[in-house]
Amino acid sequence: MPSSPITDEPVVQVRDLQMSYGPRAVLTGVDLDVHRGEVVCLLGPNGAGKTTTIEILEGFRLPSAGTVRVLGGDPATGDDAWRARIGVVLQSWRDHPRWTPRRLLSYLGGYYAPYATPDHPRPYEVDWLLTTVGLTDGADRKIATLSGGQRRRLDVAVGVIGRPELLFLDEPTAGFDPEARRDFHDLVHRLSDLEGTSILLTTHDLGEAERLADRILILNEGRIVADGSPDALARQVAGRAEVRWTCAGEVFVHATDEPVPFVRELLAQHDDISDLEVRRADLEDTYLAMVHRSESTPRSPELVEVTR
Ligand SMILES: Nc1ncnc2c1ncn2[C@@H]1O[C@H](COP(=O)(O)OP(=O)(O)OP(=O)(O)O)[C@@H](O)[C@H]1O
Repeated sequence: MPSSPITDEPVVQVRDLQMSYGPRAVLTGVDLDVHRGEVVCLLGPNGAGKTTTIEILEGFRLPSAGTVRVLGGDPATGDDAWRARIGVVLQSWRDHPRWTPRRLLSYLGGYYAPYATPDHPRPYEVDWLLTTVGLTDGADRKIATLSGGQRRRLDVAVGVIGRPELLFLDEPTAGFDPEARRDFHDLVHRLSDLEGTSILLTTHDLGEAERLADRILILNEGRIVADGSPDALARQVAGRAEVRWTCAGEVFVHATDEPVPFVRELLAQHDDISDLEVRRADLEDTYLAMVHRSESTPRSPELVEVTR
């Protein structure tokens, strides 16, 4: 398998992926692509099968049926050279408690060095990576003594030390404080924009998905039920805007496809309008509407007119 193929083939290509645990079908026909350099966010309710999907793509789990191509190869038979090109951040990694982050990263980095090419040096330089993930303070402490957030920063560093072309992140910011979360988002942007790393991540944090993702996939009831940019998905669900205002001490809400003329007319008719706000569906509205739409009891995403 070549180290850096120049091709337009998606870095991840999945067709009709199915996975059952015993009699329980979790994935019933997943189709998805990740293109080179994209940041794709996989969303879905608890138990939807996000981790299962990621583990199949990583080659850690064998699917029941379907076609899976990752960096041009089948993860089930990926060799060391293939594995060196992917990075993995699992939901939890508890190991090497007596090592220091610096030692662990230097050690793991050694595995990737033989797979370096002139175009793609490997691994990342350890000091640079420790700084980049915000772990300089804990770099020389025993891993067992790190805080949960520092531990998670180390997980991310372990996942990317080999300078992966494709990075899988399973709930990478679970347990992060707001500063660590912001640092992590900067890191994802840096890897994607400057290094061209393709990234597939799962999260339950919709704000994070909106901030990071070029494209969002929603997995529900065994299939991908939505695929698009955060904006495109929001437009599909709720083209209507919600206009909210206060008049004579009363709050009004009105849903409209044409908020500008509506607001113009409102202001022309009343001179005591206050707290005027125009709101479009955010990713949370979109996500909930898409998930419910794909379930047996569809719920209308329409905004209803109310006064209170
Ligand atoms: N090794 C396993 N054996 C049997 N069932 C499993 C196994 N791993 C996962 N499952 C089940 O498969 C379903 C999907 O689990 P998975 O962890 O992939 O979902 P998820 O979308 O990642 O969930 P969460 O958002 O809670 O992390 C769940 O019902 C889970 O209980």
